[in-house]
Amino acid sequence: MKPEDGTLHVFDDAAALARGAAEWLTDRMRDKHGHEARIALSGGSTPKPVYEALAQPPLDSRFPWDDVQFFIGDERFVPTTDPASNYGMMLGALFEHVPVSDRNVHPVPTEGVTIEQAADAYQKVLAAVYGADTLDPARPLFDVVLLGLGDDGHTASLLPGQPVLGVTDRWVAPVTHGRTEPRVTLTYPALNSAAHVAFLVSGAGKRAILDRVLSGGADVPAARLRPTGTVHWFVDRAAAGSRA
Ligand SMILES: O=C1O[C@H](COP(=O)(O)O)[C@@H](O)[C@H](O)[C@H]1O
Repeated sequence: MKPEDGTLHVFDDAAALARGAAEWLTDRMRDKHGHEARIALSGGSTPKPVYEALAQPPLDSRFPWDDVQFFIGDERFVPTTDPASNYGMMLGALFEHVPVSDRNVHPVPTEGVTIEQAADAYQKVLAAVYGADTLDPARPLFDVVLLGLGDDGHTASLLPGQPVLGVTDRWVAPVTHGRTEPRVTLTYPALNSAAHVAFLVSGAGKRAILDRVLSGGADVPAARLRPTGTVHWFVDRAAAGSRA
């Protein structure tokens, strides 16, 4: 990813970032004018306030809930009730509070299946909603991909040093060699096929890695994305540092 290709949006603090990113996301969905949209949501802690902002006035009534299909960019392979579950976080922050149909929300299966079966099943759901099992360069898989940035440079569950970084023949893959719990993640081909990719980065703890990625000097998973569409960085002043 070439840093100069991205647009930097700097906000005073994490709360302002959340409101700004939620408004931007709502506008991108309304741009579709009633045509179905597909979003990949980020897990982790940073997007939670964004989801909470979407679930509150005025965005809860502006967001076109019926027109959007929601996918999870990466999931820890734990039950939804586990505090580490990304979907569990999204339920509590967003989906339990808004008028979205269950038909529009696609969690990664994490119970009663092996992790390989979960990844295969999720790929099939994505392909069914996309309407094809190969990517059409003229028609992105996602309208928006939301992503976080780990302090080690990971994004989604593209973790440094993992075999998943080399996967190019599938959209969804298991991640089983890391120091964390096993995970299921969208791969580079899936994340890159997006009209818009938006990174959400907040807090002073992210300043160093954000600076390395934006200056083009970091060979970390987030920096190896090659999105087909636009790239946006939603950051707060604490993370932006001297870029604010
Ligand atoms: O493990 C994960 O971490 C990254 C970054 O999360 P954050 O808590 O630092 O915002 C996140 O993007 C990813 O979805 C998540 O599974």
